[in-house]
Amino acid sequence: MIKFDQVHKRYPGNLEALQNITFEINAGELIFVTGPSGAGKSTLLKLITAIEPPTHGTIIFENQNLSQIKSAAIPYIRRKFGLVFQDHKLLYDRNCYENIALALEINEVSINDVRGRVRAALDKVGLLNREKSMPISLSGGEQQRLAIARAIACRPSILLADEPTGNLDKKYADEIMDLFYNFQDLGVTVIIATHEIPTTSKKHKQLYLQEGNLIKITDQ
Ligand SMILES: Nc1ncnc2c1ncn2[C@@H]1O[C@H](COP(=O)(O)OP(=O)(O)OP(=O)(O)O)[C@@H](O)[C@H]1O
Repeated sequence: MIKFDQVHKRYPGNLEALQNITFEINAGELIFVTGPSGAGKSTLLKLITAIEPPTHGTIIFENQNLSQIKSAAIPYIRRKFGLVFQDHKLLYDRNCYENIALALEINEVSINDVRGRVRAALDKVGLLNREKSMPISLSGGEQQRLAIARAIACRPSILLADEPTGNLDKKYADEIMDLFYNFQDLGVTVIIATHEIPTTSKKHKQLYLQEGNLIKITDQ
């Protein structure tokens, strides 16, 4: 589904954030991208989602070569990805319902389908009773659940999260991880960048990065 072949990423200023990265991810897998600060975890997610282009190497996503893709095609590729960030990136002047509805409208979901899809997504993350609430009135864990609902409402084939539990205490962090596991059980490919892998009995693959190098890939 995703294949990196000898991928390098150099940012302006000559910093090589990723060097010679080669790996494959299959549909439906649970992947943890780990490594210390500055290892290149976020950069890897940005390359997968075509937010950043690689400097060298080949990235294949669903048989398309992202390294050569025309910029007009990028929005269509991005729709396949659901993105969740540590700081949620919610719209704080819109309520929970509107946060998700707007994402669906941007993704050109038919207006007739928006209401049902927003409510289904809120239901899946346990926030159906908060649809009129403003995000600021939610706890940190609830805000992250809203961010996940927004990502999943767009029905991505891949859900990517960058340090999704970084600001949360353990109880909320465990709830968030359980949500990701639930979506993986439904067939969504889940890729999570994190300093620390949560304890889990779920089968997963780990990509361990250090100073821009892929040091090891383990299956557990
Ligand atoms: N837009 C950018 N321009 C220049 N350098 C960047 C940019 N983004 C990241 N870097 C650099 O690339 C390297 C890898 O950064 P990246 O954010 O991918 O690491 P990370 O493993 O996600 O780190 P953290 O765990 O601290 O978030 C770092 O040295 C960082 O300073």
